[in-house]
Amino acid sequence: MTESINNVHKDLFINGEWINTADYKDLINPATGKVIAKIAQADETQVEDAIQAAYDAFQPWKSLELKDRTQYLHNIADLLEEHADRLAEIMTIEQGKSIKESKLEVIAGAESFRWNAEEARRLYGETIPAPNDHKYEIAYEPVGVVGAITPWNFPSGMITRKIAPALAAGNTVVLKPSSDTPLSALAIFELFEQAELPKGVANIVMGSSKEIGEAMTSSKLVKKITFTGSTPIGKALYAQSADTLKKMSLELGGHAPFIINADADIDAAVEGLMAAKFRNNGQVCIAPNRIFVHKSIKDNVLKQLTEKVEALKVGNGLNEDTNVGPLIREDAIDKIKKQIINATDKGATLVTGGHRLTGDEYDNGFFFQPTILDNVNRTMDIFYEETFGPVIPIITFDTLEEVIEMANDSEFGLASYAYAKDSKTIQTIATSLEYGMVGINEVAISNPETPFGGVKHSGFGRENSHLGIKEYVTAKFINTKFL
Ligand SMILES: NC(=O)C1=CN([C@@H]2O[C@H](COP(=O)(O)OP(=O)(O)OC[C@H]3O[C@@H](n4cnc5c(N)ncnc54)[C@H](OP(=O)(O)O)[C@@H]3O)[C@@H](O)[C@H]2O)C=CC1
Ligand SMILES: O=C(O)CCCC(=O)O
Repeated sequence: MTESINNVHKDLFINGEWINTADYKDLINPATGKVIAKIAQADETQVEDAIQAAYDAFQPWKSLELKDRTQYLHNIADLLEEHADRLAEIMTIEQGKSIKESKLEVIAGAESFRWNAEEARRLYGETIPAPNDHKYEIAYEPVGVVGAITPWNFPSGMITRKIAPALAAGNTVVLKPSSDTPLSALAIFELFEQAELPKGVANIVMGSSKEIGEAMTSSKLVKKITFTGSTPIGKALYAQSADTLKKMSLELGGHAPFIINADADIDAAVEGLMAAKFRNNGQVCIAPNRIFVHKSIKDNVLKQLTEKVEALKVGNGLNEDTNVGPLIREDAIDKIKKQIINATDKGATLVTGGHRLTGDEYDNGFFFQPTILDNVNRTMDIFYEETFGPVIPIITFDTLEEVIEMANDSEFGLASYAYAKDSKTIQTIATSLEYGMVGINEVAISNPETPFGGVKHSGFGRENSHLGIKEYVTAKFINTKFL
């Protein structure tokens, strides 16, 4: 075990104190299958304590002068950058992604703290035309205690993009990180402590996700739930929150179409596809999952793609030359194998990959070959089910109408991508795709400045951007009559 893992706290952080628990749960390194730490599991009272601490901290935090509140966020950003190497190593060991990607994620988190600190100073209210003896105003106010539940695929990024706008807008937070990747979250909380964030402003609890989710959704003190994860759990949390009528943001599953039109710049399209598909080994909600290629260019695209996919180096993310790390768990391998078998049974062609990687080099980790499937169609599960792994399914098309109809044939509506040159074609694609985000000749669609989120069963609410911080405030109308 490395020093970075040994040294990070494994306990709950409630009201500014590290709190131990009666129960500790094993944490596995997906690159080796070995236990790397034992993580505290909160009991019911401890979860209630965390909510109460956030509630008690809310009024003082909200009332801080803005420049003082946002200074904490700037200080946290500085600390994230200063400790980026350590945080990246922790992330790679518990999650598996390459160390380069981990470092970029930590740096992006620092950027998120900075951007939201700045944006909080621009949460301007509004004045509405009113009769002479009245003033109509809108004031944006923080919602209160925020319950945040985050996934394992971006163990740091999903936390920073929720906590930064929540705190910037004057809210306090209780975080429940994924039980697969709590150490990255705990390492961030150590930096909160180092930044002397006032007690109770940010609290973290690990433990039974069902129990913590129920405690958060049923609590009268928690005013908002922000969740990133699978669609079924997002729906369950939505239903559970009905009784207390919480404000919610749900960033759920995706099944992004990636259209390569006949007039596309093929080199750029293949490069974009490789970057977006193999980021975090395909375990990304905005990963391209259905690749629609015009039949006139299919052979050319497939040739270039196969060469690049076969050149990917799969291995432990800590090795500098690794492009693709392990999958998160054994069941992730099972899900991908099932999709591949279902597709090939129904006529898809396995172009490359398709198997688990085993042997000494792979050290009992959850490694899988980068895979291309050709001749995929709508009879196959992979056409409709989120993949979350390194599989590229190729579907050919003939006309623009046909590909738009197929691309929209999904319950999901998060990210979509298209490569084309003709401006009318681009306009038609951009306006017809039923997705929250459309990348045209570009796959970088996630920035602090731009809105991130979906439609349909991919959820609602936006993260990042001026819209993201608005998810953490309520609009209060003030009608003043001058007597
Ligand atoms: N949109 C996205 O970015 C993501 C999509 N997914 C999709 O979901 C699939 C399954 O991944 P998985 O990790 O199981 O995703 P989950 O939705 O199960 O987990 C996401 C978060 O929700 C928590 N959670 C799980 N069950 C509950 C519950 N009943 N109440 C409250 N919180 C809960 C998890 O906690 P704990 O880990 O402790 O169980 C974790 O913190 C993936 O294969 C992928 O298709 C997954 C992750 C992210
Ligand atoms: O997979 C997700 O849950 C979010 C993707 C994050 C990003 O692209 O910034």
